[in-house]
Amino acid sequence: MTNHAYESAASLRPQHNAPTSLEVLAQRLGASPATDQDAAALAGLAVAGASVDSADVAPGEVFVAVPGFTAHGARFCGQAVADGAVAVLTDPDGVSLARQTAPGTPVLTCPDPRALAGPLAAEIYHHPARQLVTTAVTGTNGKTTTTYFLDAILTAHLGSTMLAGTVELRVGGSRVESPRTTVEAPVLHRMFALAAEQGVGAACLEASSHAVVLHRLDGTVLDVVGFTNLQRDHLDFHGTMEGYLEAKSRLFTPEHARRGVVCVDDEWGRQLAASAAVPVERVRTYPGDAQAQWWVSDAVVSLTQAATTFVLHGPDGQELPASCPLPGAVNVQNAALALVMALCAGVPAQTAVEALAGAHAVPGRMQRISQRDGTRGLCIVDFAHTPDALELALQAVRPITPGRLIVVFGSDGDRDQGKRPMLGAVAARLADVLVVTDENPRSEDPQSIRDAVLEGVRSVRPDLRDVEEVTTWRGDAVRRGVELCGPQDTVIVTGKGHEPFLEAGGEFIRYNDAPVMAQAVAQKWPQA
Ligand SMILES: CC(=O)N[C@H]1[C@@H](OP(=O)(O)OP(=O)(O)OC[C@H]2O[C@@H](n3ccc(=O)[nH]c3=O)[C@H](O)[C@@H]2O)O[C@H](CO)[C@@H](O)[C@@H]1O[C@H](C)C(=O)N[C@@H](C)C(=O)N[C@H](CCC(=O)O)C(=O)O
Ligand SMILES: Nc1ncnc2c1ncn2[C@@H]1O[C@H](COP(=O)(O)OP(=O)(O)OP(=O)(O)O)[C@@H](O)[C@H]1O
Repeated sequence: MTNHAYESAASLRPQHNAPTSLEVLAQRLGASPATDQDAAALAGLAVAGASVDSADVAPGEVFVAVPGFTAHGARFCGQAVADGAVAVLTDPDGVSLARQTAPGTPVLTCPDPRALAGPLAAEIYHHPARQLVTTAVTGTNGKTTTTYFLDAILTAHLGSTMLAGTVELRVGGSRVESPRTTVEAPVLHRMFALAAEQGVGAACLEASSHAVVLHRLDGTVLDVVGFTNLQRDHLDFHGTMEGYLEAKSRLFTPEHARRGVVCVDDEWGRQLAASAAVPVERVRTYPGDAQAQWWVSDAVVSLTQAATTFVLHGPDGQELPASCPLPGAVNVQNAALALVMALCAGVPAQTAVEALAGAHAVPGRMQRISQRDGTRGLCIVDFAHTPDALELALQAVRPITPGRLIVVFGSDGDRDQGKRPMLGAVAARLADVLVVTDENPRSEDPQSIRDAVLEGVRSVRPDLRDVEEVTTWRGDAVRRGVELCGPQDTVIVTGKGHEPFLEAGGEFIRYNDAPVMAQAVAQKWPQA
């Protein structure tokens, strides 16, 4: 993993992993020694692990050097070998680089080492995923929330779980912050191995579309995969919405999954369900006439409590009254998907419903920092960072907001520029008071990002009434939002959710909205 600001997942390795002959594995997977000399050096060589990142290598492992978007991994063989790598697998272009940076290390080649990293790791760790009930959730929004709901259910059923997603990498009781939504295949397989070693029963993964395209999920067939929805995002990577859907669809093939559960609330879900190459259950959570075996009725968001209640109807006339701890129609979608995925994974309905009702809050997803209690307003941290997600998040909290709805938000740098004015327009349309700030400017000028957001705001609210811009620091904007919040108001800070860093000017600065908001709340209402 190249994002060194995050903790290393190095601790999430199995304690004992019987080494495997690399020569035998290479033959089985279609990789060859680069030269006769490499063939001789490989004879009898056993490996105990795999990594695609030189910063993440442990002694006795094979370093898979992939051609990257910015660098060739073979440039880093020297560091990998210094940290204990005993062999290198790379593409033909990487061979000479590997020779330069790690002379004397045996080198294997294959046309596409990224595609081989998953199957190779699965073999090296002895297919540990087969000992677990494995699940993965994909979709633009709701992956993290659904994964946490599913994790709560599978924990209730099987005792302990492994979870790998945007917020954290966790195996049983060990956890580290996650550098991205879906980590590289060798990291996943070694987590599976640790989970199997510890007798953990199930794995809940988030599957990003990048991960599918970049082979991070290769090397195992998951028991149940789920799809939430498809909304505008990541077009810089996928080009078009069709390309984006196609990437997600690849998860619903026998190479990756045994069966799927697809929310058919949007047209993309209906297309996916119709074209899936594995058996799928369809779930409809919004009113409509989409054909589905599972559907939701009686969804109610409580005005005072966090819980949302609904009834899930099944194909055999089942009626499951259920509740989940987060507000909004989007969370009915997430909860219903988690329930059906759990049932497909063999969890008894009653266990699933009870565990869902008691699921813990999901970090940075509609996370309530203060409840409305007569003195304090409702203060929430949320991760909505696409126009659709922002719209749904604001709609979710409107019914539980008797006063003004205040939104503190911005937009990302170095990512899909088109969404900036769209986010501004959504906020101006659906919130009463807007505080525009920075999200992760990355290498861009923060002012130009805020200007693009404000352009969208102006398209709906030309006089910029009740619109403030905070140019100093995101924390100041969060504090300003809380300052504006009366007992009947709601302030929702969107865009960064659980994220432990703010990326600006090439730096990862430790920052998280929740503690800043909690401190502002404590200062504003010290007696509450
Ligand atoms: C487009 C994309 O996903 N790129 C990922 C890809 O980058 P890359 O192939 O260009 O890697 P590179 O930097 O050129 O380096 C080439 C190789 O050398 C290795 N290397 C590099 C430097 C070093 O010191 N040592 C070393 O070994 C790298 O690990 C890599 O294997 O492989 C890298 C190594 O695994 C990733 O860090 C990088 O993710 C970047 C950071 C990223 O931002 N990815 C995002 C877009 C992403 O994956 N997002 C999805 C979706 C999130 C969502 O749904 O919102 C996710 O799953 O998180
Ligand atoms: N089913 C849903 N449909 C639309 N929006 C949702 C849904 N579930 C959650 N959201 C909104 O999207 C935000 C992100 O939710 P969540 O983290 O669960 O999704 P995600 O798919 O993991 O996102 P990411 O891949 O960007 O991490 C939430 O904070 C909420 O505002």
